[in-house]
This record gives sequence, C-alpha cells and structure tokens, in this order.
Amino acid sequence: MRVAIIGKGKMGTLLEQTAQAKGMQVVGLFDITDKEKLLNQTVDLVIDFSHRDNLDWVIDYVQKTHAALVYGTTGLNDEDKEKLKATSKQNAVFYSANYSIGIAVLTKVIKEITPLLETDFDMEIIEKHHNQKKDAPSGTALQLLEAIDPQNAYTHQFGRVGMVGARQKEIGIHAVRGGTLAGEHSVLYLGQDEVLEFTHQATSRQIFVNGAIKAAMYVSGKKAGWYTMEDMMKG
Ligand SMILES: NC(=O)C1=CN([C@@H]2O[C@H](COP(=O)(O)OP(=O)(O)OC[C@H]3O[C@@H](n4cnc5c(N)ncnc54)[C@H](OP(=O)(O)O)[C@@H]3O)[C@@H](O)[C@H]2O)C=CC1
Ligand SMILES: O=C(O)C1=N[C@H](C(=O)O)C[C@H](O)C1
Repeated sequence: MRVAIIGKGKMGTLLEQTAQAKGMQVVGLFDITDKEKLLNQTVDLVIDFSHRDNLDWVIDYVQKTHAALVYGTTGLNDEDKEKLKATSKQNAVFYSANYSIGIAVLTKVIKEITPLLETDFDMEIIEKHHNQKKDAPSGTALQLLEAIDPQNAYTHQFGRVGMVGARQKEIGIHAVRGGTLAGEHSVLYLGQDEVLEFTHQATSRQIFVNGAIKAAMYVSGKKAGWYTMEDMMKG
C-alpha cells in the first residue's frame, strides 16, 4: 500500500516508522510547504495528523486521486467537519479524534451509562496534555462531550471563572496543559455523596499511531463512506 503522511511533527514521524515496519510504502511526509511534491504522484491512502490549515488541499488531493483518508488532526471547526463528511461521499474517510482502543471503548461505555446517571449526577470532563498542544479543549474531550450529550441538551461550560453562581444544567469541560503528558481524559459523574470517575491515560503516542495504522488497513480498499473506531471495533 502506497501511503502519504501529512504532518512532519511528533505524530507524523512516529507514523512513518510504524507504517514502514508494517510493510507499507511511505512515499513521504508532507506539509503545506511541500504539497507540490505530493500533487505529482498518486497514493492509495493519506494519513493526516497535522493542522486544520492543511485540510482544504488534502481534501482536493484525495478527491482528485480517489485515495482513502485516515484523518486524526484535531482543532477542527464545524465547517471543517462538514467538509470531511462531504468528502466521504466520494472517498473512504476514517475519522477519529482519538485512535486509542481505550478511548474507543470509553466512548461506547459512557454512551450506555449516561442515561442511567444524568438525572441525579452532574457531569464534567477534564483533559490533560503536553505543553506543545495547540488546540483546547482536545478533540477527544469534544468527542466525549458529544457522547454524553448527543442531543445538545446541556450548556457546555468551557472552564469557569468569577462569580459563576450555582451550577445550572451544564457540563464543564476543563483543559490542563503541561510537561510531556501524551494525553489524559476523565469523565466525572458527581452525585450526592458519591462520585463515579472514568480516566484514560495515554502513556505514549504509540497507541494513537498503532490505532491509525489499524484504521489504514481497515479502510484501505473500502468503498466511499464515513468510517469510525466504532465500525472498526465491530470488525
Ligand atoms: N486523533 C488522534 O488519535 C490524535 C490526534 N493528534 C492530533 O494530530 C495533530 C498533530 O499532532 P502532533 O504531531 O503532536 O503535532 P506537532 O505540532 O508535533 O506537528 C504538527 C504538524 O503540523 C504542521 N503545522 C503546524 N501548524 C500548521 C499550519 N498552520 N499550517 C500547516 N501545517 C501546520 C507542523 O509543521 P511545523 O512544525 O512546520 O509547524 C507539523 O508538521 C494535532 O491536531 C493533534 O491534536 C495527536 C495525537 C493523537
Ligand atoms: O495533541 C495531542 O497530543 C493529542 N490530541 C488528540 C486530541 O486532541 O484529543 C488525541 C490525544 O489526546 C493526543
């Protein structure tokens, strides 16, 4: 499988090593500065872990070449997500804000348990990441938020400051940044005299890379469509 990787940062470089070890032919790591080099060739699959500013030219490229796309970049706005969804009408697009198995399972679990808890428990999300991360809150925190509030029934309270008053029908989302933390996400259910807390800790980026490579193998050769970790877990 001929693969192009968009992004030359922490994820891009680790992806290249792992993809090559799995026998994929990596034609290169690309960024906005050298996109012309990619436009001159075709690949079967593009893996993007870079920055949302690359989204438009990457979409143009996969649409022209019919390559499949595994997309992991976070910090997308609603319009960006719509563009990706629209691309999946002509291309196979695999999308996840977090390619670890642990977060895929946690997302599934909290979808199931939230309806049992939300009447009596307040819900909050806390994420912690390294000091180089550009977006906040993390894409995963937003994915977990969507899982606990699929109908948008709560106010989404991004941090709190000042005389905020008593808690309303809201979900708090909090971002911590520092050091080299690969990523930690907690979903808290806070009730009368009891707290239920689920925490996922990534102790290395390799888990995201392994998940993205699995997603690449899963989506390669599939017909146009939108593919997720949930689909891949079903097999
Ligand atoms: N879905 C998942 O499981 C995971 C997703 N991610 C996401 O992947 C992305 C990359 O993460 P990571 O490798 O750690 O980040 P890095 O900062 O290490 O690398 C980012 C890459 O994007 C490029 N870039 C930065 N800003 C711009 C810009 N404005 N326009 C075009 N290119 C740009 C950088 O180039 P330069 O160095 O020249 O600025 C670099 O090549 C992030 O969005 C992160 O949240 C990360 C881990 C897991
Ligand atoms: O930037 C990172 O590092 C990570 N980004 C993703 C996110 O925003 O959720 C996934 C993971 O937490 C690491």
